[in-house]
Amino acid sequence: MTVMASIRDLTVTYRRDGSEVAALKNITLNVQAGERLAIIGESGSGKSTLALAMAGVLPQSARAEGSIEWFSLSSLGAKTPPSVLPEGGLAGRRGQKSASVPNHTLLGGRDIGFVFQDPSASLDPVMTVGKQIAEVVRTHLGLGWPASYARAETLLERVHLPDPDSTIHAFPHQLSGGQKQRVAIAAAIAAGPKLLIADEATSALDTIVQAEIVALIRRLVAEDGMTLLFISHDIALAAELAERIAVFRHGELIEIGGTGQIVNAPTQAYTRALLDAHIGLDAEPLLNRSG
Ligand SMILES: Nc1ncnc2c1ncn2[C@@H]1O[C@H](COP(=O)(O)OP(=O)(O)OP(=O)(O)O)[C@@H](O)[C@H]1O
Ligand code: NI
Repeated sequence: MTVMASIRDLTVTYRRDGSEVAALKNITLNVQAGERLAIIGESGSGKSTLALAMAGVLPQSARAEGSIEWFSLSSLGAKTPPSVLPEGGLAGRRGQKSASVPNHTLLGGRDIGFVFQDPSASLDPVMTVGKQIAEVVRTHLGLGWPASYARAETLLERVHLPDPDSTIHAFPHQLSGGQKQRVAIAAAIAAGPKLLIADEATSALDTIVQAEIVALIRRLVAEDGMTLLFISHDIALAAELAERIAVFRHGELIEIGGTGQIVNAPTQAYTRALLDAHIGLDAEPLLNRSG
């Protein structure tokens, strides 16, 4: 297995109103190229902070220590960090001001695609869905508008939106929540990222749509050979999609392992409690999983 990103002793502290919040504490973790890795934990455990740190877009109020080293993110196979990442990893810019938070906008970059919980927040309400996707293609792949629109239409087909040739001219408000999330996913993968980060991408959707979006993400990740970082507070959902699960609590990585091991033989009482919270609800798919 090839390591895509090596996170070493990553500590992130936010400053707010004179006080400090330690959002991540000494996280050491390898992300393997091509794997589906879930990051789970309850609200405030630091999951989104990890995603922002990996994308190099922590807010200015954040101070990061440690390092994130990238190996196979760039499609060129070069070791140079891609544009969205801080030069030399986080350690290289300690104390420097970081880029502004994406404010739940799409980063949709070539190297890391992002999907957030709320597609309405990540989509521009006054721009057609076709243009939003085409813009990502144009900006990151350097294609002209006609070629970018053609690729946008193909992407709308790939995410199974109905009538791509008319949907391409639709505005976000004309689509359902699930359809908007499909558009957001199309934009996120439009420039062919090696890594797709889905941060609570299905949390705002009802159970049936949630299952459809999980299936969609699984298919796209397989088709494009992407690495997936699936962030969720829902261990059952994570178990359905991921090959490995990392459990975060209060900013610490308390347990990481294969999905089968985490689900069937967790070493931490906290993980067991997360699993027990699902027993009696939809325990079947969770416990039938082998790995
Ligand atoms: N911009 C910020 N300024 C100050 N504190 C922050 C900021 N962003 C996050 N935090 C704090 O850092 C901690 C980790 O937050 P983070 O959003 O990473 O957790 P999370 O696991 O993604 O939570 P959720 O499931 O609610 O999205 C929390 O205590 C949170 O309040
Ligand atoms: Ni979050």
